[in-house]
Amino acid sequence: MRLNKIPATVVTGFLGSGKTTLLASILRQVTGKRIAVIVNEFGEQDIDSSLLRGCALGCEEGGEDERPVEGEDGGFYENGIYELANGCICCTVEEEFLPVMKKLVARRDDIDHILIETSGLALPKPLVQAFNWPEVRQHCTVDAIITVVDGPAVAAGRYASDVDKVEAQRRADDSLDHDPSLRELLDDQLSAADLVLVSKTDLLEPADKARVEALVAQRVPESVKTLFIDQTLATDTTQLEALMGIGAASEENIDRIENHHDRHHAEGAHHDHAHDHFDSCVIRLGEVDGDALADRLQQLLKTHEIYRAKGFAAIPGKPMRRVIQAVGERLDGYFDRLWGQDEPRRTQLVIIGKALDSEALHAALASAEIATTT
Ligand SMILES: Nc1nc2c(ncn2[C@@H]2O[C@H](COP(=O)(O)OP(=O)(O)OP(=O)(O)O)[C@@H](O)[C@H]2O)c(=O)[nH]1
Repeated sequence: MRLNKIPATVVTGFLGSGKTTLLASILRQVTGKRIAVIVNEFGEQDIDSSLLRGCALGCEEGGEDERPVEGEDGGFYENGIYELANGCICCTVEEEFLPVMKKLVARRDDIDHILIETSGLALPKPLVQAFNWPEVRQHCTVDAIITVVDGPAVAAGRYASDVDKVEAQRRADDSLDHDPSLRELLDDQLSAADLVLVSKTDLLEPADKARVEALVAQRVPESVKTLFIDQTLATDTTQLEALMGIGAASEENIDRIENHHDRHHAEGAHHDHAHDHFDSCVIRLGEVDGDALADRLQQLLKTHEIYRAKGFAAIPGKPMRRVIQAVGERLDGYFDRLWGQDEPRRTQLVIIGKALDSEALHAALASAEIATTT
C-alpha cells in the first residue's frame, strides 16, 4: 500500500546549516513533480518561506501575509507553501502540523511529494511520530529524513566536543564550543538521519572534511550515507532528484531516533527542550544604510551569543530587496527581487541566539536607519 502514499522528505539540521538553500534548489530544478512545502521557523517572522516563494512555481510573492496554497479552481498551485512560524514544529505537532497534513492529505491527488523544513532547533522525533497518526499514516510516508550538517561549523567544533580539541580551540568561537544543548541537538538530528548532507564544503579544507566525516561516522550507522555538498548541488538536477524517492519509511523505525527531551523525562528529571534555552527577536526598521547595517551587525555577531540572523533590508535608491544572512560570524548579503509595488520598503531581521538583549540589539542596528518605518 506504501506505493500509493505521498512521500514526505523531512529536512532537518541546525540553524543556518543550509536547509532552505537545499529546498530552494529542489524547487528550482525538480520541475516534474508537484511539490507541497511546509516550512517551520523558530522566530516569529517567517523569512524562509518568503525566500522559497521566489523558487516555487505558481507562487507569486507579494505582501507579507500571503499564504499561497490554493489556486482559483480550489486546487493546489504546483508548489504550495505552508508556513509554520513562531515555534519549533516538535512542540506544535498537534496544533499546527497535523491540521496542515490533513489539508494536504485531502488534496492528495494534486501532490506528488511533500518537503518539510524543520526549524534549526527542532527535534525531529515528534514530527516523524506524527506520521504514525492514523489520519496521516494511511496516506503519507516519510520518504527520508535528511539531516543537513554545517561542515565549517562542525569542523570548528561548535556543536561537539569530540572533534580535535586543539584544532577546535584554535578555530572556534569559544562561546559556541562544547555547548551541551547544541551537542544534544546535533546528536538528535543525526540519529534521525536516513541521509546526511554535509553542506558548505566549498569552505572546508581537506583536513576539516576528514574531521567532520569522522564525527558524523561516530553518530550514524554505516548504512546511513553521508554526502558532501556545496553550491554546485543547486544546479545538479540528477542529484537533487535522487534525494526524493529514497523510500525509507522512517516512521516505521522511529525508535532509533534519539530525543534527549524524552529521555530526561523518562528518568524523572526536569529537563526542558534544548531550544527553550534559545531566544529570538525581530528587529524592524525603515530604510537603512546597507554598509552601516552590515557593519553594526558584524559587531553584534562578535559581541553577542548570536547563532543566526536573517531577513531583508530596504536600501534607499535600490529597487531590489537585500537579503541579509548571518550564520555564526559569517555575514552575507545579496539582492534577491524587486520590492512589490504596494509592499512597504522596510527592514526586518530575525536574530536567534542565547540571552539576547533585544533592546540593545535594536539600538545598535537602528543607528543604521535613515528613514522611519511608515
Ligand atoms: N558557502 C556556502 N554557503 C552556503 C551553502 N549552503 C548554504 N549556504 C549559506 O548559508 C546561509 C544559511 O543557509 P540557509 O539555507 O538559509 O540555512 P537554513 O538551514 O535554512 O537556516 P535556518 O532556516 O535559519 O535554520 C546562507 O547565507 C546560505 O547562502 C554552501 O554550500 N556554501
